[in-house]
Amino acid sequence: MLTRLLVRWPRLSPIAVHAHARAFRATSLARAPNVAALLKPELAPAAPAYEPQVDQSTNRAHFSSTRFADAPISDRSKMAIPHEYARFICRYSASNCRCANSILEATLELGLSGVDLLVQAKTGTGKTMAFLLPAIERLAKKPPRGGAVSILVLSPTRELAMQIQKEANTLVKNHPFRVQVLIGGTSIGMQKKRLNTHRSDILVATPGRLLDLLGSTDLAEKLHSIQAIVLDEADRLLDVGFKDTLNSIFRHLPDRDQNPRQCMLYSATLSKDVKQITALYLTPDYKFVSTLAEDEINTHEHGNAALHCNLSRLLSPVLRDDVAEHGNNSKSMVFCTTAWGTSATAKLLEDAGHGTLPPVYEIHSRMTQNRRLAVAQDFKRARSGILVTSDVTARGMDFPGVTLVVQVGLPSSGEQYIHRLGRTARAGRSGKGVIILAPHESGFLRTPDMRALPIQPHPELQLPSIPRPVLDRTLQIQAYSAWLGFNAQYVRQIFRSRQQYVNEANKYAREVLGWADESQAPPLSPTTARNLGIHGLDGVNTGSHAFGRDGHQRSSSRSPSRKSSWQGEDNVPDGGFRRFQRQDTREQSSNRRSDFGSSRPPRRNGGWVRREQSWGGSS
Ligand SMILES: Nc1ncnc2c1ncn2[C@@H]1O[C@H](COP(=O)(O)OP(=O)(O)OP(=O)(O)O)[C@@H](O)[C@H]1O
Repeated sequence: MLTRLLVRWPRLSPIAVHAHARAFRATSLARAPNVAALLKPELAPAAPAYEPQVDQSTNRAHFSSTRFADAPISDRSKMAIPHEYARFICRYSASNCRCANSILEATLELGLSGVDLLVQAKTGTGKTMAFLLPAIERLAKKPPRGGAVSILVLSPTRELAMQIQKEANTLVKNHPFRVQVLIGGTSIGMQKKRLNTHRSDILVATPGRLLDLLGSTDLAEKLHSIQAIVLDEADRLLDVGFKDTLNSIFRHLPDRDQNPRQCMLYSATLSKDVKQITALYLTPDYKFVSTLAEDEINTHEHGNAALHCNLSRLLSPVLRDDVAEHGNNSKSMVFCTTAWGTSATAKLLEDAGHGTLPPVYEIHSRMTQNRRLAVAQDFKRARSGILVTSDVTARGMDFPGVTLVVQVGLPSSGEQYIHRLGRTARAGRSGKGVIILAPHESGFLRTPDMRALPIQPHPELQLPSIPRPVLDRTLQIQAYSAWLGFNAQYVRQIFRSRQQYVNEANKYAREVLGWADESQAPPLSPTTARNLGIHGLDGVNTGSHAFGRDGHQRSSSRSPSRKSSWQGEDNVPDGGFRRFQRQDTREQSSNRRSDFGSSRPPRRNGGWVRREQSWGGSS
C-alpha cells in the first residue's frame, strides 16, 4: 500500500518530523460493500438518472417504505419535507415517492400520542426529523398562545443546536410557528431582545445559555405551558458534566402534574447507566424504541481500520488515500484530542498538503463562536475538504458527503468513538473510518466496548524519512501542554509510570510538533508541572526563561479567543474526568493564566479516574 502511495505522491507529508522510517502494524476492513449490489432488482434505479456527486452506494437500510404522503401528519408538514429526500429516494423507487426513515416510522405514532420516549438509532439515520416532526404536529393540533415556548430542544453543543434550528425552520415553514436558538458564545443581549420581540414556539438551546437566561429573564414564564421537551444526544446531556445544569433547568419548568408535557430522549448510544438515569426524566409508562437489533453492532458498515503508529505521522498518507479513491469528492474529518492539538494538526496538514490534499478547515472551542459557526457552514457546503476538529463536532453534526473519519489519539470513550465515526456513512451512504493510535494507546481497542466493533488492523505501511514540520513555537508549547493535560486522565491506565507519561509527551513534541531543541523539552510553568504531578521528573522543563515574570506561559496569538467555552466541549471524557473538568471550569475565571488548552489536567486527588481497569499499556 505504501508503495502505491509513494508512486502516486512521491513527496510524502512532512507532518511527522525527522522521523525514522518505521514499519508499523495496521489493518483494514473491507470497505462498505457496494450496496447497489445488495438492492433487490425491483428497487434498483430504473434509469441511470443520477448525478455523479451523489454516492452510488447509498443503501436503503435506514429508510422505510412508508411514504411521507401516507404519514399521519398535516399537509403543511408534508409540503415542507425537504425536496432532496425525494431526489435521494427516487433513484430506487419506481413511484418517485418521499419515504420516511425507519426511526421516524418507528416513533411517529408514539410521538404523536404524547407518550414519553427513549429512542436509540444509529448515527446519521434521521433522528432529528424523528423528534421534530411529531412535536411540531402536536403543536399544530393544539396551537400555542403567542409568546409561549411550546417545544424545548436541548443540545450539548452550539453547532448542533444551530443545525437543529435549521431543520426545524425547514419543517415549520408552512406553519405559523417560529424557531429561536439560544447558544453560548454569542450575544446574550440580542437573545434576550429576540425572546421579547419574536415568537419562540420552538426553542433550541444549549444548557448553559438556557440556564443563564432562565435566571435573568422571564423565560421561565414563557415555558409555563410547555408541551414537549427533547434531549438530543441524551446520554451526553444526562452525564455528570451536564447533570447539575440540567437539574436546574428542570426546576424552572412547570410541574408535570399541572402541565403535562412529553419528554423525548434521543441518542445513537445509550449505556445501561444512562437508561437508569432516564427514569428521572421520563414517566413510568415511557416507551423505549431502538432500531438496533439485540446483537447488532452500533456502527454502519464503514471500513473501520486501526493504525498503530507512533503518533500522527500517518495522517497525510491516510488522507491522500481517500483523495485517491474519491478524487474531488474526498471529504474527511480528523478528530484530535485537544483544542491546541487540533490547531497544531491543522497547521501541519496545511503545510503538508499543498496541492496534494483538499483545503484544510479547523474547528475547536478556542475559536470565537462566530468563526466556529462560519467554518462549520463552509465545511457543510464544501464538496471536498479536511475538517480538523476537536470533539465539538463529534456528535450530531451532519456534514454531507464525509467520506473518511480519522481519529488521531484516544477518543474519550467507546461511545465517543461511535459518534465521531458516525460523521461518515450518514443517510445510508458509505464511508470509512481510521483510528491512529500510538503504541501505548492501543490497549483502548481491547476494552469491552471496542472489542465488539469490527475494527481491523490496517495493512502495514512503510514510511519514508520526512522533514521536520515547522510550527510556531508558542503553538508547540500550547499543544504540548494540552497533550499533557488530556493524557493526565490516563496516567494510571496506559502509562507504566509518570516518567513514561512525560517521555511520551516529549516524543509527541519532537515527532509530531517538530520541537527542535534536543537538549530540553517544551517549557511548562512550575505550577502546571506540579498540578500534573511531574515536577522534577526527567525531561520536564520548568526553566524560567520560557515564562513571563509572573512565571506563567505566554499565550499564543494564533487563536482569537482565550476564553475556554463551557465544560470542556473539545473532548468529552466520561466519568471522573468530566467531574474533574466541571470542577476545573469553576476555577477557570480565577486561574485563567494556567493554561492547558481546553483539556485541563486533573488535580492529583481529584477522584478523576473512574475507569480503573487497565488497558494493558503499549502493544
Ligand atoms: N427520509 C429521509 N430521506 C432522506 N434523507 C433523510 C431522511 N431523513 C433524514 N435524512 C437525512 O439524513 C441525514 C442524517 O440525519 P440526522 O442528522 O437527523 O441524523 P441523526 O440520526 O440525528 O444523526 P446523529 O446520531 O449523528 O445525531 C441528514 O442529512 C438528513 O437530512
